[in-house]
Amino acid sequence: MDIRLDAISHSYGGTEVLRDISLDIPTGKIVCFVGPSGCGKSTLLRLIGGLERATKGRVLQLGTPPAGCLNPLTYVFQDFALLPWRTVHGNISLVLEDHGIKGTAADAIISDVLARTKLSDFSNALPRQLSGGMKQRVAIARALAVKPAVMLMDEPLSALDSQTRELLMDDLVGLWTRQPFTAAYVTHNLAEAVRLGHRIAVLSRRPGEIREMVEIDMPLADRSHGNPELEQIQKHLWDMMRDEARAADEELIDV
Ligand SMILES: Nc1ncnc2c1ncn2[C@@H]1O[C@H](COP(=O)(O)OP(=O)(O)OP(=O)(O)O)[C@@H](O)[C@H]1O
Repeated sequence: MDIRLDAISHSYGGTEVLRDISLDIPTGKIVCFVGPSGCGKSTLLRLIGGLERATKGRVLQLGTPPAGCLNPLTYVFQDFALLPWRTVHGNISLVLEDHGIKGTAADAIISDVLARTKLSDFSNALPRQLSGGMKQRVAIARALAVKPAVMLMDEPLSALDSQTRELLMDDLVGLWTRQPFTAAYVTHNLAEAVRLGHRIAVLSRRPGEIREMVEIDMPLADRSHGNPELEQIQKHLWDMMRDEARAADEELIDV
C-alpha cells in the first residue's frame, strides 16, 4: 500500500503550519522528512496516521495493506512507549491481544519479530533491564508485529546517544535489507536521513513547504558511515537548511 499526500495544507487557528505538500511514500521505501524546528514534520505524520484531518488536501492510501496486516499505520515513538511492568514478550503480545490474537498464534508472530530485530534472547527481560537502543528495538518489533503497511517513525533515534544511534541505524538497515518495510521517518539528523532515506523531503520553515525532494539510489546496505557521496548529499541538505534552521531557532527564543 502506497501513501499519497495530495496538496496537504494545515493550520492551527490562524497559524498555517503546512502548505501544499504533495508526495508519495511508495511501498518498500523509507521517506525521510527533514526541516527546521516547528516546520510541521510531526504534524504531517499525525495527518498521515489519521490522528488529525488536514485543513486542505487529502491523504490517500493506494492499494491494499499486506496480508495479515492488523494496523495499516503504526507509530514508532522517540520515547519507546513500553510498559515497564511487562516483559519484552508481554509488550509485544499486548498489541496482538488488542486484535484477539493469543496463545500459539501470538507466540509465532512474536518469535518472528524478535528474530527479525535480533532480540530472541531477551524475550523475558523487562524494559528496565535493557539499554536505550534495545528498548527502541523492542518498540520496532512491536510495530512490526501488527504487519503495518507503513511505519510512522517520529525521531525514533533522537533519545539515544550517538554510538547507540549508529548501531541502531545499522540494525534498521539490516532489518530493511532482510525484509523491506515502508516508513515515513521524521528526523532532525541529516546523517540519519542520508543513511536511511530512499527519498528525503526537505521542508522549509513554517509554514512547511517542500523545498526539494532528494532521491538517493544507493542501496541501503552500501551506505557506510563516512561515505563521500552521502556526505556530499548531507552537505547539500545542510546548505539548504542552515539559514532557515537559524531563523527558526531564533524565532523560538523570541516566543
Ligand atoms: N495541537 C496543536 N495545536 C496548536 N499548534 C500546534 C499543535 N501541534 C503543533 N502545533 C504547532 O505547529 C507547528 C509545527 O509543529 P510540529 O511539532 O509539527 O513541528 P516539527 O517540525 O515536528 O517540530 P520539531 O522539529 O521541533 O519537533 C509548531 O509551531 C507547533 O507549535
